[in-house]
Amino acid sequence: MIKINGLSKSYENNIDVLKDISINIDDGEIYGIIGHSGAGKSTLLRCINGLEQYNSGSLTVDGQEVSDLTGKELRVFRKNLGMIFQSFNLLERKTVYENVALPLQVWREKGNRKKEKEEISKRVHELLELVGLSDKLKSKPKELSGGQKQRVAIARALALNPKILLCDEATSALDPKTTKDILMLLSDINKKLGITIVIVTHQMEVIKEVCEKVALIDGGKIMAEGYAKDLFLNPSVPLKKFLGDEEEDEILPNEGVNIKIFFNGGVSKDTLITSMARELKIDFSIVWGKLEKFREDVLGSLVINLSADNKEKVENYLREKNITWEVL
Ligand SMILES: Nc1ncnc2c1ncn2[C@@H]1O[C@H](COP(=O)(O)OP(=O)(O)OP(=O)(O)O)[C@@H](O)[C@H]1O
Repeated sequence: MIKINGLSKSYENNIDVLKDISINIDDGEIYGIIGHSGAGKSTLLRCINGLEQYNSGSLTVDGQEVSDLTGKELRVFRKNLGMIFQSFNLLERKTVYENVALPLQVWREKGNRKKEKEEISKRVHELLELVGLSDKLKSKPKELSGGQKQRVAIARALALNPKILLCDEATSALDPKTTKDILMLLSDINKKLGITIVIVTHQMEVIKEVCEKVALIDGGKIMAEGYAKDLFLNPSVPLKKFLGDEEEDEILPNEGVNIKIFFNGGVSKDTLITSMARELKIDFSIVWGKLEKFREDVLGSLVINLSADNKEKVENYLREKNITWEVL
């Protein structure tokens, strides 16, 4: 488990890049950290893997305070953290096989060289099969597409069986289809190997696609945090700002009553709206709405405007159907 509590960090210029960050990332979770460029996401990721020191607060990984680790301890700790990047960071002069084998060679246990070679070969073949690149063993990175390069980087990051995989804008250089494929691969790896995955991104599609939990970071602070589904269903003001959504209250009619109905995927909006109108025999208009596909569900909310006399009827109806609503 990654536990971050009251963490702050500044670089030499003394400007706080991370301010009082507190989040917990559970084992086996896919956790997204989203924010605009310069928000502090990469810095936070580098604090997690011990590449950056923090000024105050605590950051523990499986109970170990990362800033206390030095020398060999820190190297062993990092072995348990795989990392992938936007720019793939492959060695251009080495083949796919050699790139994936590299961490295994660095960490090999000295002994019988022939056996060692066989073990490395077996592991590299396994890893390349996992990422779907068994046929590219001998290719050089320049002969691969962006998505294939990222697959190689993923195989290399998994070589030493890490418990955690850190992804820094890993899909930002890829087209939407390849992004989706890479995210599916990460999701698969998370399920098959039980690895905790932390994804830093500025792309909301990434969060929507695979993250169970998400933290929105802006100006070095956590502005929203929680289950991705809940945040999409009822986004807070900072998240709306990030998404570029308008504030619905600014465009709502002043007459009558405005009721916001939340759709959490359990009920179809069409069925609810039409059956409510039919069963209650009332008129209302839909004055605002935002519904989005979120994995298998459609999530979001609609605001209806109705006359004050019908408010109670509608509230009773929604209560009966177990629907969440809010009078604006
Ligand atoms: N080594 C450094 N020395 C001084 N300032 C730094 C250093 N690295 C990052 N910063 C500053 O810290 C802030 C956060 O940078 P960081 O790279 O963590 O943001 P980010 O959210 O990952 O953005 P991006 O997606 O553009 O990389 C920025 O203002 C950046 O200029």
